Amino acid sequence: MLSTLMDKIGAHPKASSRPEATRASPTISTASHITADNDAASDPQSLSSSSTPPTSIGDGASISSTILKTEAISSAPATPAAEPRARSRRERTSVTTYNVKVLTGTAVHAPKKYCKNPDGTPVVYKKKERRKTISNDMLVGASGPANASTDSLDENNDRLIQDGIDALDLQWSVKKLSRSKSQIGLAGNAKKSVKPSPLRRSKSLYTKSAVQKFTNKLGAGKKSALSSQEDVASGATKIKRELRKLQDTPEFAKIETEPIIHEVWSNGKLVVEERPRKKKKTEEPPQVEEPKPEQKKVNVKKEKIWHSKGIYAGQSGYLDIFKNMPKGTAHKEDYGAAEMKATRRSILPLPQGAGQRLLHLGRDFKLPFDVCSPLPPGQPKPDEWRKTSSNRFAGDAALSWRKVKKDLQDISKCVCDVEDGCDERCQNRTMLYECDDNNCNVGKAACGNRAFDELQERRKAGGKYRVGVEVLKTADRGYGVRSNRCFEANQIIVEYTGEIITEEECDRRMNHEYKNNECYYLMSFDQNMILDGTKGSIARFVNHSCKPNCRMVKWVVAGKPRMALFAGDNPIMTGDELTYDYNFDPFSAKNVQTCRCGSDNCRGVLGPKPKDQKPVKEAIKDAVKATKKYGKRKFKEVFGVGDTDDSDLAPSPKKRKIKVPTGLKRSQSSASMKMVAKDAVKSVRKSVSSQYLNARKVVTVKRETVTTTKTKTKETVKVNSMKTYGSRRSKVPSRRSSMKTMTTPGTPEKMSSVGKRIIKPTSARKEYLADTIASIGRSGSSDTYKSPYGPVSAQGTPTKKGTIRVVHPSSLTGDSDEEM
Ligand SMILES: C[S@@+](CC[C@H](N)C(=O)[O-])C[C@H]1O[C@@H](n2cnc3c(N)ncnc32)[C@H](O)[C@@H]1O
Repeated sequence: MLSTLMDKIGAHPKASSRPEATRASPTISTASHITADNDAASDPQSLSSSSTPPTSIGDGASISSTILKTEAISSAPATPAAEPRARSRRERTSVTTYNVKVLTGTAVHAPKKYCKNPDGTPVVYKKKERRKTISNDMLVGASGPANASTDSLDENNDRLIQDGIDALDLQWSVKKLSRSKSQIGLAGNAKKSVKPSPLRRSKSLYTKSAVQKFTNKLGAGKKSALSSQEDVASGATKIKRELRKLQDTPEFAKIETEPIIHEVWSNGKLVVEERPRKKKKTEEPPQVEEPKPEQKKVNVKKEKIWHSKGIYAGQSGYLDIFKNMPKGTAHKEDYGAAEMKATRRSILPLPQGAGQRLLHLGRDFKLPFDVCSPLPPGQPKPDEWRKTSSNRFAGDAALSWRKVKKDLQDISKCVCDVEDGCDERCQNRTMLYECDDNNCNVGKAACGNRAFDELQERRKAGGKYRVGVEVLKTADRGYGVRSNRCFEANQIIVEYTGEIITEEECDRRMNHEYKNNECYYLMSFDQNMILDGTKGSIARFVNHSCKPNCRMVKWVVAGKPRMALFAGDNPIMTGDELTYDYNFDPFSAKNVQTCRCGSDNCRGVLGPKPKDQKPVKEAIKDAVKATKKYGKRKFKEVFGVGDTDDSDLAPSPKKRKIKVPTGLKRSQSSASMKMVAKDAVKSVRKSVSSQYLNARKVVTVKRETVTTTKTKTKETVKVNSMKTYGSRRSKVPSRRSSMKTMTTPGTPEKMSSVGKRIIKPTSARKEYLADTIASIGRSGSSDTYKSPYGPVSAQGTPTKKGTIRVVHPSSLTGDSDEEM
């Protein structure tokens, strides 16, 4: 029988080999299972020969259904099967995709041309007739009349239904099952099957029990969802799927999210409890949100990174010349498109761009640093001092001052040519007399010997650059003076003005007013007078240097001595500190002040080096020797000092050939050796005695200061030196002679007294000066030299160095503002 069936099935070999046909076979086999179950089960051969090997839960049914199908076909070959509403879908588990047509039973298992009737004739379909497939229901229905008893039929039905349900996988309807046409269709008449039958009733019962089973199976854990049998039967699958999605929702779990409001009745009234208000957001502690890093725009066009160094540097081809430009200096609108284009094309834009930018922007003009440069504002300033622009007599100095006769001044007149003017060869210049309208031969326009006049005009015009000097604070020497402009060599810079005081007055001030001072502004002046710059000009702040760039020179201007600071042999540059050699006379090596000028040839002290100072005996010897050697007259002639007799100072033609002694050359800058010969012996002798006194005093003072602190000792030592000096000086019977020795040789006093002005510029004088200048030029020394006509500088400019003196205090009183 199986072979027959197989033969019949094999009538459609292609169809059987197709999966559709394979899947269709179980539907056919459902009915055949009733008849062929045993056979099939007992005949494994038949199983093996089956077109679809049993692979799933319905394998048994499949086998039997195959048999049944063939039987059914054989029994009712021409009967088209009733509409297969419920089809077995056992294979669904193994099928990855769904075929709707197959599931709905509308699938054509094979092309029409292969569909043939059992007799081999091709199936002719009517117009709207669909190809029918055989369903389980049909077979189940058909199994009724074909088989024996009703009970067995029910059992079979029940089992089949159970199997069918298992296989149908939720897409199964009980209602439809109850109205299944297949049950009726199996009887051979579809219309008849509509009528209720005992079979139907029993079937529904069985169905119900089966459904109950199924419901229990499905509804495990979801009982609430599947409340009624009907619902389960109609939409079990849908509910299941939807519920799956809703499983996580509170509605599904029947969780009330709304707050429960308790109804409270009070006095027959419903008191509605207010819902708890939500806390205001402001009450919540402010959550500090971490600033999210700003995400860069992704759509920003990525720029190429260009080389910034090397030969390919700057080849981006674009230079933003307006970058970093100050606002308002340039506008892109001002800049032509062509230029912009050009900048874009530039390959190495830095030089071009930089030049372009510079041209476009311009630049402020700046003076060269060495032209004029004042100190920045806010500099430390010295304590206010009384400034005087001209010398004044103080005390009884005016009484002692000997005035130069006017007629004598007028007689002295330079012999310069108008063409050459008053140059270095001017007689007045060599004698440190300033030309004026009375003594100049060429007039103001051509005269070059009017330094003080020039200085006065500068000061009159005003302006800090015309004055050209300003006070600066030095690191270790107190205040100083610097230039804020340039000065030519030998140009007058600033006048040293102050009070002209007598020696007695100077002593008094030192003992009282200045006894605690560390800095002294006392300059040996003229006619044995002292120029006290404590009340004076800014020149008082000019410091000492062993390698100075200036000179302090005393000139006679309109018959009056005046001191001024002149530039040295080299020009002064802006910002240079102005210094000159003090020729400091400490009167004792023990009382010298340490020099901090910092020059390479610094002597270490403000005065001459102690080792350079000859012992007192030697100094006396030298002085006596010199006196003996040259004789009194010769000595006077050489130094131009001596008696006031004019004839004494009359230059002898021979004198010009006299060479200056080497010792004097060297010692010119030394205050101790500036003593005038005649007085020198006296003063040296007195110095000797005073030094001995001084030494004793120093010892005494030192003993006194031993117990003081270190710092105090330092101070004391410094002050001591002054005190000692003062004490020493106070014991000197007469300082007048000593003071005289400090007076610069060839001072106007002497010069005027010797009637130097009367001396006519002879050719011999000029020759002498020329020779002296030449010799100085050869020696290359910038030291000043003594000539019969006064000191001569390396340039031939006569110079008379003022001497800073340290004088001991003495009790003198009296002040006078009488102008000199
Ligand atoms: C005429 S005053 C010069 C101005 C002084 N620096 C001031 O601050 O007023 C002279 C004094 O300045 C000091 N001084 C000047 N030049 C110096 C130097 N090269 N080394 C050390 N002290 C100096 C000394 O104390 C000296 O007594």
